[in-house]
Amino acid sequence: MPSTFTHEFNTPVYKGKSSFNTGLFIDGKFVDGQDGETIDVINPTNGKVITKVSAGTAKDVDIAVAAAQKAFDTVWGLNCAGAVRGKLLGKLADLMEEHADELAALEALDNGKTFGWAKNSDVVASVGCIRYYSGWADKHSGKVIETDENKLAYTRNEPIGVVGQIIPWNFPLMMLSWKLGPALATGCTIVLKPSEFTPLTALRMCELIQKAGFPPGVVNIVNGLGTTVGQAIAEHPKIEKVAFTGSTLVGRKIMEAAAKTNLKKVTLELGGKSPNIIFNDADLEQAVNWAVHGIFWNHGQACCAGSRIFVQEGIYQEFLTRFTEKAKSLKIGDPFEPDAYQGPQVSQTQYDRIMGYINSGKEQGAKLHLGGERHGNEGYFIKPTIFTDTKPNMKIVQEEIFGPVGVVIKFTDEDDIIRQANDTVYGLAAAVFTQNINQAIETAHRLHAGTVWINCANQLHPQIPFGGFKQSGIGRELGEYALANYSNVKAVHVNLGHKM
Ligand SMILES: NC(=O)C1=CN([C@@H]2O[C@H](COP(=O)(O)OP(=O)(O)OC[C@H]3O[C@@H](n4cnc5c(N)ncnc54)[C@H](O)[C@@H]3O)[C@@H](O)[C@H]2O)C=CC1
Ligand code: BAL
Repeated sequence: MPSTFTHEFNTPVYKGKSSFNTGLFIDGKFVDGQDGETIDVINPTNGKVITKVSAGTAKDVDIAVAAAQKAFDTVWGLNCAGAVRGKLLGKLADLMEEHADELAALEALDNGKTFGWAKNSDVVASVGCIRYYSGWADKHSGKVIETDENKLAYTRNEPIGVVGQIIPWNFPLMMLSWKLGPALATGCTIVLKPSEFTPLTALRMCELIQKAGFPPGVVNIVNGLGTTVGQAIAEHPKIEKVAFTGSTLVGRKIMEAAAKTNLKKVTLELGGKSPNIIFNDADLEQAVNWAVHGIFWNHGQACCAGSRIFVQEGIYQEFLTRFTEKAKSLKIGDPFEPDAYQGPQVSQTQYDRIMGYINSGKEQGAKLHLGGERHGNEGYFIKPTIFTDTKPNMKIVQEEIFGPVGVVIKFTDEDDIIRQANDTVYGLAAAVFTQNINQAIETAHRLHAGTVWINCANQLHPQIPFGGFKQSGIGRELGEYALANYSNVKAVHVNLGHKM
């Protein structure tokens, strides 16, 4: 019998109890994994074990896929009207909203992000995403295509079938919502693997999914390791599509597994090294505020983080002074402290990885301008860190650090910044700060990035597609675009009079 996790939150910002099952959620029920394995869930604020959750294996993925296939063939997919799917998604959004504080508290406990950000950003965005796709469920229509008077031709968007989804730990609830929303709206059934570092909100969501009334087998959540459950999803011959968010390294493995097995469709949302470009004529105060948000939001654990901050030479020194002051003022602390801006990094592994990058920056000759060290004596806290005097080939300039570490680099003019900004294997996002609209738009169009923010940064809306150029990924999530990831287009030709 899988266990129940019960936690009493008695914090300055949230008091309340959370209690839910920690098993694998397959065919509408919580079950133990076939091998009875568990994973320790660690609190990144102090490094202690919060609880254990069931860990699946390839055998559990097989069982989950069978349940998802049965649901697809009987109660979901083409057997369930879009309006009904939309109503269930709407109910789920309402339930998430009702449990917003609890979901935010679990996210803060498990991931280390602050309760305030979890509640006002992650949960709000997650509810918004599910609600947005509830509206799409009965509107993703095909079209009639004119050819000649002897033919009626039309397309249908049919759900792909059973889909696999593998999500990371940086926005556990939000990534879950980005994945569930479009797949459920289009009528697919799901086998989803949360990150082994942050399984708690996904488990809490299972009960909300049950309560909303989704039929058993429509959503199956199989916790476990990437190398077992993740790999089994990527290789599974009955999974028709896999959507992955995570490292570029694993993204390659997913594509390889898909290519070697059933050529399942693949969408990938991977790494980034986003340029944040500040021209001489920018509103400096706003540019500083957004640049801080760009790199330090979510402790730098965002694929779209503005980690390369390019400042035009005329305002470089003034920007650096103000940016440093603002970064210094960010309050680091326990995620449940009311005024904490930044909590711990998610895990010891990530802490070590980030400190490794900080050391490489120093070793390769960059100037450590701010931070670069641990905060406090326990947990995985790293102070906001700024490097200057970098060279283009340094690891801290080229590679995704995924922590609170920014590099500030000077540029001369538009051609110089376009060359520097596009000098990366990634192409996820970019931000441009200027009060000259022509400059802003021209720069935006010359950047190789899936998203360009003008006079803002890290803005994500369920209506607006998100995804990468180059090695930042394949396909788009969010918006109408994401529906295509989960649909097969069928063209139907009706002969109205052609004779053979
Ligand atoms: N694009 C994004 O939003 C994210 C990017 N990253 C990047 O990846 C770096 C490493 O973080 P990790 O947690 O190690 O990322 P990761 O790519 O290993 O983990 C993401 C997900 O993939 C799963 N996974 C791992 N190996 C797998 C495999 N062989 N087959 C299928 N699934 C597998 C994991 O269990 C997790 O659910 C970070 O420092 C950051 O640079 C990490 C998380 C999110
Ligand atoms: N992976 C989606 C959002 C982000 O990490 O920035």
